[in-house]
Amino acid sequence: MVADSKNAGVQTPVELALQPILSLETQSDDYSPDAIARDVANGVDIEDGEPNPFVFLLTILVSFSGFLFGYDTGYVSGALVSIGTDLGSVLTSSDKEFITSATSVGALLGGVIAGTLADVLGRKWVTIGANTLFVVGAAIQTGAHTIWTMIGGRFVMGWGVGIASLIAPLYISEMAPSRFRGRLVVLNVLAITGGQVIAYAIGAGLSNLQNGWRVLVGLGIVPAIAQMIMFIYMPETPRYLVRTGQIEKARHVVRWIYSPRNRAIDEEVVTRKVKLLEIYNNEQHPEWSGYRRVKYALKQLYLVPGHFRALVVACGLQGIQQLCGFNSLMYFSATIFQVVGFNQPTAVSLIVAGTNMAFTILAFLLIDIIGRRRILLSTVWGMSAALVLNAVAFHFLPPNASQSDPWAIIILVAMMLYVAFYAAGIGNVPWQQSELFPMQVRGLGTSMATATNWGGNLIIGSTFLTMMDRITPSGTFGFYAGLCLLGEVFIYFFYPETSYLTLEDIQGVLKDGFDIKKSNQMSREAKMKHQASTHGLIGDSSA
Ligand SMILES: O[C@H]1[C@H](O)[C@@H](O)[C@H](O)[C@@H](O)[C@H]1O
Repeated sequence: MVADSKNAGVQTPVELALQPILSLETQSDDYSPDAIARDVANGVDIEDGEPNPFVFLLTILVSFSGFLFGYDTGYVSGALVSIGTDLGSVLTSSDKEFITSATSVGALLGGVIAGTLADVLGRKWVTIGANTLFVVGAAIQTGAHTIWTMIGGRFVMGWGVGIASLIAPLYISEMAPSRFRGRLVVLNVLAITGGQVIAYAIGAGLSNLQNGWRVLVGLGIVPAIAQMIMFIYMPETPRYLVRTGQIEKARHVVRWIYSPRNRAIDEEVVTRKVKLLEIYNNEQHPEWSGYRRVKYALKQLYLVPGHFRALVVACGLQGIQQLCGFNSLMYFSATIFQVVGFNQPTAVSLIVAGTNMAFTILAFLLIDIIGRRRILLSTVWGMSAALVLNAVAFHFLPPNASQSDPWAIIILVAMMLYVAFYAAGIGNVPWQQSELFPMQVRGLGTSMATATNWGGNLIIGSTFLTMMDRITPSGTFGFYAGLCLLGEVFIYFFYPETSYLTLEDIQGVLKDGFDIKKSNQMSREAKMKHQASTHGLIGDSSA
């Protein structure tokens, strides 16, 4: 939400902390929809106050899902090169593609149902369900002695990954005060990349150990069980509670989230926030059956032009994130570096995962300063350039090259550049997807976008090694370079700047077209207003 315009100007930190209470002075005790809508339009919202540190704790606990997503998609790179004949025979390229893609297929299916499941069962129980799938899938793989058992375990785990990939950012964005939302969602991406780094590191450490890959896979059970236990004690999001008529519980969570540090929150503030959520939810027709509601939301998503544009943008960004080919490195970098001639391919591929994580931290720091659109426009072309360099280097790499060959070094550097550009932008921005959709179509819209992500992931994971064989590594990387360029064009024409915009602003921008110019201007104005009101403290008021 935008900053409180009535409090604009220089504020001391104490005044800032008191803001939830101060803004109350501007509110009447009129709780009619009109009065609340007026307050919202005037920027009066308790979300502008200082959030309780509890929100950050919640985000960290939820980000265990991101960690598991990263760990479970990350370990496959190391496992593939160390499985040897443990599954009965040496793995062929297509075995490797099957094992890798089984998770993507499961994730695609999990992503499709996750939004609706979350609306029906709640965010909390769906997260616990995803944890169960992580545990069962990992257990099956750890004990696998055939390729098909391994594929089955990866498939079950994939359902968990797909569900977790949607639910974590959704939970965070529904809990987080709006001006912190962007960065808190990036924290979850940081957990994904952290999970990948740790999976790579453990994979490298265990690569020479007999059956070490089983330990690598089995270790993923630990955080899943830890999160499952913690989640039993976690609250539901206020939005879900209000939606299911659990108003007292919703009040309780709102009290937790928005209480200024060490002080009780004013009950009037709580009432106003919960009323606001109720107003949004009134549009949901609570008497409708789940089926009727999903059908209605589907119609809305495709037939209301603004919602459909949001869908195009969300799916487009997720498509670019995957079709740019990044995960071919994530899954097969150890295999690639083996071909290139590196002696310790799992250790070298750790550099790729490390670069991904380091530049996600950079994105975390910059996303609200630079803006989502601008950060994408200034990085996606760089991915394309780095891929062209890769294609050229592969072309000149001699057969049976060693790791000291200059072309091998150039390949490593080009891959790091590519990963750096990826992580700073398209690796995380698409996960801000929920801010594009209004409440009524958010579950379904984010499900479609998440499914697009995993659909793209599946295409890349199941074709990469075959493409390397058929059209050579140079052809493969050249092809991805072309796709990245197309991605840059899509972003340029279709992705509006959403940083610092409220949900209503974003819908306003998408209502009549992909109004990039208007979004840039609104975002600039909102940022200036926000900076004025927080006296230089930079926060995120998006969504
Ligand atoms: O945002 C994440 C992150 O960039 C991961 O490193 C990648 O493996 C995932 O596919 C992506 O969704």
